[in-house]
Amino acid sequence: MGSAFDPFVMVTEEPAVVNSPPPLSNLTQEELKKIAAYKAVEFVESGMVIGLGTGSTAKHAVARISELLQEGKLKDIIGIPTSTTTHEQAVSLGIPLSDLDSHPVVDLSIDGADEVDPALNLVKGRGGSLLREKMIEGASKKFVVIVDESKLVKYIGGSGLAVPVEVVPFCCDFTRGKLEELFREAGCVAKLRMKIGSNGGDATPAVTDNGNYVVDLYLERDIGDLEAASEKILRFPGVVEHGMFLGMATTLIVAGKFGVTVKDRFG
Ligand SMILES: O=C[C@H](O)[C@H](O)[C@H](O)COP(=O)(O)O
Repeated sequence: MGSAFDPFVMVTEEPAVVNSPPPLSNLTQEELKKIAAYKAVEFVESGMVIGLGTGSTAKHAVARISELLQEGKLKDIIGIPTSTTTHEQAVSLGIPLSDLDSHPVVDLSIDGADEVDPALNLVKGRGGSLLREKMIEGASKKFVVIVDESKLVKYIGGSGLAVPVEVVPFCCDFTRGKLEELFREAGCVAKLRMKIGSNGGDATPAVTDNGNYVVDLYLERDIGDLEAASEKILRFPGVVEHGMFLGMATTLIVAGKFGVTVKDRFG
């Protein structure tokens, strides 16, 4: 990390002098993720129940919440982790934890995303977590999404990377085929996500926190009506949940070379 890095830096407009380099242009993607995460934690208040997201961006928010608790700047926070990985991180940092059974209403969730479209629809789950995230973020009064600018897309699937779907292991190739067929017009290729075997062993299906598998949909073209696509995916009995988070994000924080922007879906 460069010495000039300040995670609190806030620049919301392009520089006045056109020939100057953008203010955050020297920062790495990791530093941009941290800036977005720190900005999101400014929404956290003492006494809140907080959904703790998963991934390389959300981990910075979890660490920052812990720091503020230790400094006494936040008090009485209860974290609801969205994955076993985040659970482990939060436990190691001493953040008090609970779950949706005990705290069915979450004040605020903070999480990263793999893609964000202009309407603040998301793709999530490329890191293997999506079901617990969707349950917890869906139960949240406010859901702040934190990304670096590389995650912005014109349409869902537009990065050319996976739109994940969590499926039950039983006859997963049948379900994979059905999903591929569903989006054939969009040039869909559906692949069962595999995990490289340790010590050179054979690859095996990647298993989620919930004991399920993941089918990744690769789309050549825009699938159009996302709500209709969501309904069709969920209609297959072998599908547990998909990684399109539609209409759920209330706030988007993007860190990019020109600074940090905060976009509110309702404002
Ligand atoms: O499965 C992973 C989660 O949905 C993550 O929130 C998402 O993949 C974004 O992760 P990252 O911040 O590491 O890009």
